[in-house]
Amino acid sequence: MFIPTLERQCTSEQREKFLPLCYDYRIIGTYAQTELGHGTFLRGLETTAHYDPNTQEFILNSPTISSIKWWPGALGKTSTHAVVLAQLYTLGKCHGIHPFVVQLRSLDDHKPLRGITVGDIGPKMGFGPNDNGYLKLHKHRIPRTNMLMKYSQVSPDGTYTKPPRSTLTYGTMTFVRVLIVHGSAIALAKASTIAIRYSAVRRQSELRPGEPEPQILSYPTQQHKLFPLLATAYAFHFVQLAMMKIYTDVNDQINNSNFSRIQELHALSSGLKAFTSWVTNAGLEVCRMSCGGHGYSQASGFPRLYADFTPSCTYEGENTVLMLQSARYLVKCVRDARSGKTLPGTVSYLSEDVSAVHSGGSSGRDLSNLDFLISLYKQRASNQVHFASDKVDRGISAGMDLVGALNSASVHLVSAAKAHSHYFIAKTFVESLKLLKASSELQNVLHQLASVYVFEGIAQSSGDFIEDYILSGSEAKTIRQLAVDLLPLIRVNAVSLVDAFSFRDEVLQSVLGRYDGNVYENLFKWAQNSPLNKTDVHPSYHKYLGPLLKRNQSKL
Ligand SMILES: CCCCC/C=C\C/C=C\C/C=C\C=C\C(=O)SCCNC(=O)CCNC(=O)[C@H](O)C(C)(C)COP(=O)(O)OP(=O)(O)OC[C@H]1O[C@@H](n2cnc3c(N)ncnc32)[C@H](O)[C@@H]1OP(=O)(O)O
Ligand SMILES: Cc1cc2nc3c(=O)[nH]c(=O)nc-3n(C[C@H](O)[C@H](O)[C@H](O)COP(=O)(O)OP(=O)(O)OC[C@H]3O[C@@H](n4cnc5c(N)ncnc54)[C@H](O)[C@@H]3O)c2cc1C
Repeated sequence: MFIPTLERQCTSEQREKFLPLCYDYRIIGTYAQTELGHGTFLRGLETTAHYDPNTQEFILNSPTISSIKWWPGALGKTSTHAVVLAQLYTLGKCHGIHPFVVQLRSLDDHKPLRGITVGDIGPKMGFGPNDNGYLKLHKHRIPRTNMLMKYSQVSPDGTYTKPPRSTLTYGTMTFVRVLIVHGSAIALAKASTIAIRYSAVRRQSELRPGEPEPQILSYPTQQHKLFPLLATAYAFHFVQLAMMKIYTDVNDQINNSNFSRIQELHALSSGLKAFTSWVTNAGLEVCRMSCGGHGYSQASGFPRLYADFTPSCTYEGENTVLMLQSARYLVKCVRDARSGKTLPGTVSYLSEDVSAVHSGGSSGRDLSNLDFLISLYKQRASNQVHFASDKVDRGISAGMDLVGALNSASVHLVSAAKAHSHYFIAKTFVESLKLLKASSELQNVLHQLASVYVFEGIAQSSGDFIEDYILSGSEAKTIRQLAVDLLPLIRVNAVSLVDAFSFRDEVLQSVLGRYDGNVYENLFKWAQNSPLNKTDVHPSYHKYLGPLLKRNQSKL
């Protein structure tokens, strides 16, 4: 995050000064924004940067215990520098959060500089190798030119020039949220690879007396656990490609001072980061549990995969907060649509009349047709966004201000943002396959994955579709069965579909997910290498167990 911030927020002179040092690893930096007391509420950050025109320096300070920077990755022991986000004060006025490059440690002996107290925040649930750290600033002075001034400036006499958009400071977070969508795709692909390969190796239970124990991958329940998640990994692969394309396009526009799509990008990246990381987080646990006891062993790779992935739901914007950000924009789009404005591509459906006639009993509609089903996802999203938006309007009519009305409707707003994200993902998956140049055999297999993703997505949220009369109960039941009917077809190619991710064993880090399937021998080898097995009799015997046993034996 340190380098992308410099690349996006530096003037050309600052780029020339700082970036070569980063690229050559002559300095190592972190992104120090979160504080003990604030991570989500950026405008509440307390670190200050007061400009001193006499020396043309900024004085950075952590005025309170809650202002200590807390969590930034590699801050504790590794980083020599940080981008520090602080409240900028000049000529007696506060101008809000701005980024500053601060050197933390000497480049000679790596010791913290004067005015810098820095260290590791202590053991965490995961990310063990990462020294997430704390930083307390004691009136630490930095040159004026260390404020990143691409968008806003402080002149030598202290005059402040404001940015074209205050939220341009938030640009790195948007970029990393887009990366996290990719991270979700990768994590779910890894978990699917481990679980499906192991499920092809593991045989368990005797269905009928005398028959060989079946592969657990042959059980419909095991397939129902794993194949929708496999399909989701493929869906997230295509959606992260689409998200990155939109990010790149909008970022190019921003670089040409066209800020027209910055809100749409913020809303989409926020919703997709939250949606994909939540789904992946839950999916990792399903994959682990589908591997039985061995899934709980460190040898499976799941404990580390989960512990390192799960903070994706928190960092870079806590998921609920980001869903609310996305929903806030959707509500605004409903208003714009009602006033006749044209809406941007990813939200244009909110101005369409997607109201459908209740299908009643037997609808005669082709419930296996993906294009038709995507139109139902669209209808669900539109209904939920309009419902939440109407809640906000009713709150305002009842005398609330906008903030109060948004807060009062926030549960529905989160549901609306989730439905919007889900529609975008399902639509992108189906459309991406249409554009894919692939053999008919491959198209057929990928169509099976897209179908099970779309069917299961409706089955797992059938309440949304039935409550709004988008589907009848019997239609929802039919779609649920369509998903189950696909499972044995996907079974045929399941192992090939995870092999296609091409994770090397060294990357997968899983005995259960080994490419050669040689699990049991390697589990035993792995166990023998466990530190506890260095000696047959563990040293603790002589200190504790031995005396205890001998003392009690003497009583026999
Ligand atoms: C290839 C595989 C890679 C896998 C791994 C990938 C990544 C892993 C790497 C890193 C992870 C490790 C480190 C993690 C780092 C961090 O966590 S860094 C810190 C992250 N912190 C946050 O994200 C803070 C979240 N909070 C916020 O963003 C803001 O406080 C919040 C948006 C919630 C509220 O802003 P605020 O100004 O207080 O209130 P408003 O809601 O009124 O917003 C004002 C307007 O600003 C618009 N806006 C907000 N954010 C943005 C944005 N980013 N871009 C554009 N616009 C934004 C918002 O929509 C409002 O606009 P309107 O007034 O409605 O027009
Ligand atoms: C592994 C890891 C690495 C990190 N790396 C970095 C880093 O490199 N740099 C950095 O600056 N930070 C980093 N962070 C910090 C991270 O960005 C914050 O933890 C994150 O932004 C969440 O903020 P918070 O901790 O204040 O949570 P809070 O916002 O306090 O969340 C707590 C609860 O409050 C709820 N909540 C908060 N606001 C609202 C609201 N407006 N409406 C409804 N509910 C709300 C949330 O939904 C959540 O349930 C890292 C964190 C972790 C776990």
